[in-house]
Amino acid sequence: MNAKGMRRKKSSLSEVKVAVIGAPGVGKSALSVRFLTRRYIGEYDHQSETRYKHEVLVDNEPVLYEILDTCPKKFDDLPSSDTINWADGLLLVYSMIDKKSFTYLKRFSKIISESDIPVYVVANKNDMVHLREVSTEDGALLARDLECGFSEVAAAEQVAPVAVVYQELCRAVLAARRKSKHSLLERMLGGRTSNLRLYVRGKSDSALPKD
Ligand SMILES: Nc1nc2c(ncn2[C@@H]2O[C@H](COP(=O)(O)OP(=O)(O)OP(=O)(O)O)[C@@H](O)[C@H]2O)c(=O)[nH]1
Repeated sequence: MNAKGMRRKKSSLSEVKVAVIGAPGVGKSALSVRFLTRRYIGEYDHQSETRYKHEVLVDNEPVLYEILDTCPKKFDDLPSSDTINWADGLLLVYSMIDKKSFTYLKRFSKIISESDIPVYVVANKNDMVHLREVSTEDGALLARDLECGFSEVAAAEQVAPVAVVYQELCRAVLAARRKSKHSLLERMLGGRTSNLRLYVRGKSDSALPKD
């Protein structure tokens, strides 16, 4: 799409805040920078959190991502409730060559399993599979417990699979947003919504389900 097309759709821009969570050194910055710039740099600042804004099309709709690349100093350093409350969705990253980083996510997943924030689990460093310490099955089981998507990727080598991870999380956030708007409407109308059409910001009539 050209710049003009992007501008025309600005009114329907969805904003999605993503916090990237994971133990030190799993590749949170590498994944985020890959998604934002398509590049792999290799070494990043490990001293502080970084925020990025990035506008892309997801399913032909413009989305403004705000990405918070968290920066735990040590393995006991779990994300704060402020971070969780700020985010619309959480990208949970571990390194498949570092069992401790998987344990970190499992501890964190206990904290969020009761909440309904959309999440996505990603195992990074797939290019180092000969050093694997976490099996694909264990990663998939964690994602199943959290009822979310799961991928194994390599920020060092891949562009498209990394972008898919961020897109899938965005879809989960937008779906949760639609669902909560719908249930709010249902509560307000005492369940009399079956004949009503749900108007979601940014969606035209033609983009809404027909039923
Ligand atoms: N082999 C390999 N190395 C990677 C990959 N992704 C990141 N790395 C390396 O892993 C190290 C840590 O990457 P970062 O992106 O800084 O990790 P981080 O999770 O942001 O680290 P903190 O900021 O300390 O929490 C760096 O040396 C990266 O080059 C990958 O897919 N494969």
